[in-house]
Amino acid sequence: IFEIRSAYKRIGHIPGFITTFGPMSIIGSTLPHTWWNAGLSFPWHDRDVYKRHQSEVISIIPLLWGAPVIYISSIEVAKQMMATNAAFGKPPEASRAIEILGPNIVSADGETWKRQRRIAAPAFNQKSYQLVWEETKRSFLQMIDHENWGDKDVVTIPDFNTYTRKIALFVISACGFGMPLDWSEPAQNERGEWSNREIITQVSLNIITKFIAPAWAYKLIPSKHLKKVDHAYKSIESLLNRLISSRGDEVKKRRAADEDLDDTVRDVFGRLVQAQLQGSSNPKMSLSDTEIVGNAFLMLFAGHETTAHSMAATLAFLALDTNEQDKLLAHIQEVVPEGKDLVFEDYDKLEGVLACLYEAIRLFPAGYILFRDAREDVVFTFPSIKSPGQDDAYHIKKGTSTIVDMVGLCYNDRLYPEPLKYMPSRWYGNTDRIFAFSTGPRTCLGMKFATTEAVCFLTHLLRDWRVELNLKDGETPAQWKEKYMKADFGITLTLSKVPLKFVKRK
Ligand code: HEM
Repeated sequence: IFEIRSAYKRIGHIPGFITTFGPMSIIGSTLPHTWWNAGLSFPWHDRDVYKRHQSEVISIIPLLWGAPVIYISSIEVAKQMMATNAAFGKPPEASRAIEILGPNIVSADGETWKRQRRIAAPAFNQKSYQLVWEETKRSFLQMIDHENWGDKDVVTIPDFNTYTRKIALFVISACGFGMPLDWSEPAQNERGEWSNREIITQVSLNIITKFIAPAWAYKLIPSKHLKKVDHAYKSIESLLNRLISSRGDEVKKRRAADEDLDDTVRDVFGRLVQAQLQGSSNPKMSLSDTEIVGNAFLMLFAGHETTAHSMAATLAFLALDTNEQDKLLAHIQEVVPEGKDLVFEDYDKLEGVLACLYEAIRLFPAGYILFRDAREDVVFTFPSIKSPGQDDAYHIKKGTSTIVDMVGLCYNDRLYPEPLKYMPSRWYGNTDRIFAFSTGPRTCLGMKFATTEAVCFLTHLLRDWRVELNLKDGETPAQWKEKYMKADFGITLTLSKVPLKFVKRK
């Protein structure tokens, strides 16, 4: 009781609840959400948690393990935290899961972050988005060709995530790393060696195991799964090192030929390698060996998992809501009438496709928690639930752990009326106001990369194919929705399986 009282005092008596393990602690986050353990997914399962405590900012006090933490679903507070010069920083322990292969732009803070962002940001520009568009189109056509969709009127897929993952991986591999992949390449060759695609797929599927399992477990526990994970991570390290050395040779050659590298090296990976080679000659623009591997891994992971699941979620919602799909088709046909080729310049006109994507990302926000620690005493001011029309103000002490809860925020009915409803129209004329990619100076660097890829893929697919639910015998759409539209909480928030059917349009 003493512990709880002092925790409440430290946290400024912010309303909230007590649980056994902190939602972010290893035990609390691994165990499922139950009445005695909040778990990572409590905002998903307990949608009324903020209303019940009459506050868009709540506290969680763990009884047995973990530190007290403040969860935030208020857009005003989230913006205050993410603003320039905000008094909040990233806690190093929170980013460990994505630092498996080394420190990177997402995990870094302060001057280290500024340096890394300065190096990587110029790689995200109109030219690279055009490349993303072209690569997405190439991958889409490869999918249609190699999976023989052209010969079929109906294509049934048990889990469309496997397809969107492949598309997203192809795009990041070609546009981020200058390493185009081939759809028909098998996962393993005749000698049993994994293809690059298989290595990256296994790495991203097993990131949680890699984070949780200690190094000794791989040597002492005779588990096939651990062996596979170990092999995947050793292979990715060696793949990245090989890539670094081959791109390094290329950059050196260009330097020797006196080429202006700032202008010619435009892909993310090329820029990272160039910064590594710069070494100490320009400390403001250089990266260490571990930073380059860490960032390369981060780009592969962030640039592929998030976008893949968002595209699959959009298709799932459109399969569930045939009216929305019909409206979207009419919009696509208006922008790109039959016979007209779809080109990058159409992106800005395809607002309706972007709105469908944004609404799916709102309902399944891939980046679902933003960790920040208060670096000084601050005051949070936000509209009160208890006294409508007035503000609540909480004093937050330096050192307090806070989390912007993207699920809480994206399902906040003050911002999004009827929050459970898939309603793309809320984004019409409003597409610059999405928060699911964060905001402020640390906003997602790959946002336009992701939206260009998704708009290109979804438009090409939906123009020619009608998406429907892949129902089992006797299964109703409501049962399908109940079974599959559930979130998995890992490093990112995803849908575990998306069984879909595609019917060729006449
Ligand atoms: C639907 C797709 C995506 C979503 C929803 C998403 C979401 C987010 C969010 C919420 C953050 C902020 C994390 C934080 O502050 O803790 C973030 C940061 C970041 N994202 Fe994305 N992302 C997506 C796609 C991508 C892609 C395709 C790339 C790269 C090709 C990328 C690269 C990054 C990077 C480098 C950061 C760190 C920015 C910084 O701290 O300066 N993301 N993303």
